[in-house]
Amino acid sequence: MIEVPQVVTIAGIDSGGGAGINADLKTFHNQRVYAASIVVGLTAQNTYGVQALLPTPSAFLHEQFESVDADFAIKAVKTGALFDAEHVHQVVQELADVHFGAVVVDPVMVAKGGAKLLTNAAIALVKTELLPLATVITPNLEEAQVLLDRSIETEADIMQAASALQALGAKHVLIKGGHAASATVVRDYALFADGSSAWYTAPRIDTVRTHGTGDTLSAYITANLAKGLDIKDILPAAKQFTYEAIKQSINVGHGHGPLNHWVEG
Ligand SMILES: Nc1ncnc2c1ncn2[C@@H]1O[C@H](COP(=O)(O)OP(=O)(O)O)[C@@H](O)[C@H]1O
Ligand SMILES: Cc1ncc(COP(=O)(O)OP(=O)(O)O)c(N)n1
Repeated sequence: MIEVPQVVTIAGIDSGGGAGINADLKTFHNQRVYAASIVVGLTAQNTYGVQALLPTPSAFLHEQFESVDADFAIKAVKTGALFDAEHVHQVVQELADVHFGAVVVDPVMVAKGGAKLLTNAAIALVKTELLPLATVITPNLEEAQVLLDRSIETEADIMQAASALQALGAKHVLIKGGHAASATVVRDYALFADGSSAWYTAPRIDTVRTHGTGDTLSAYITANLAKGLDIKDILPAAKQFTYEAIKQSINVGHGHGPLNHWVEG
């Protein structure tokens, strides 16, 4: 029998297939890890945007945690869209009762089309309850601004924001720069637990086909933490994988198209 690292994603389903659990599973498959999924909610969604949301009833969310924990040797977990305060709080409590290994927190707040995937009340709980559990937190610029309640404009602001997120309890911090103003490059910044840091720079691809970029990046990180790789080796590879998945675009959907998860990892 072949031994495979096992992971779980705790997030929402995207009926359009481009983001959330759908993007996670494609990335996990690409990275040759076995993935379970705990569904926090459903979205009626396509590449134009989110048409409807249906959070999972709390008792059923609990059943999924029990089912996954009873059977699989989970080595890393990723959280994505958690919808509201009740679900954030429950996920935090459930995580305390299981042994899912490294925790990658992608604090998803708003979908590319503009729909809110996290209520304001839930944001406070992500900050105070979920963030301290994070082995790695991967906010984009807007999410970092909201979590810290400050504006982030310059690279000095980004570096200070990463320190502030670390002070709130995250072990490693990756602030993604996809939403920054530069038309030529995209720069992500990492601050590691040992205090060292790194910038990851790539040319900006001129495209709207970026549905699920954050999910893909954080799922790649989760998969490789489960394999036991070092975070400092994982992040540049995660960035490169996401870059190629955007660049080698596929002709699917009419809005913010999905990524190509067949690219070589
Ligand atoms: N147009 C782009 N060209 C190249 N890389 C991009 C582009 N947009 C996003 N990325 C990369 O995709 C990843 C996700 O970034 P970002 O868009 O900031 O997060 P999110 O998808 O969570 O909003 C980052 O590594 C970022 O550098
Ligand atoms: C169910 C679900 N989860 C997450 C998202 C966010 O995806 P997207 O809007 O493309 O943003 P990133 O994945 O790039 O952060 C979603 N739309 N739906």
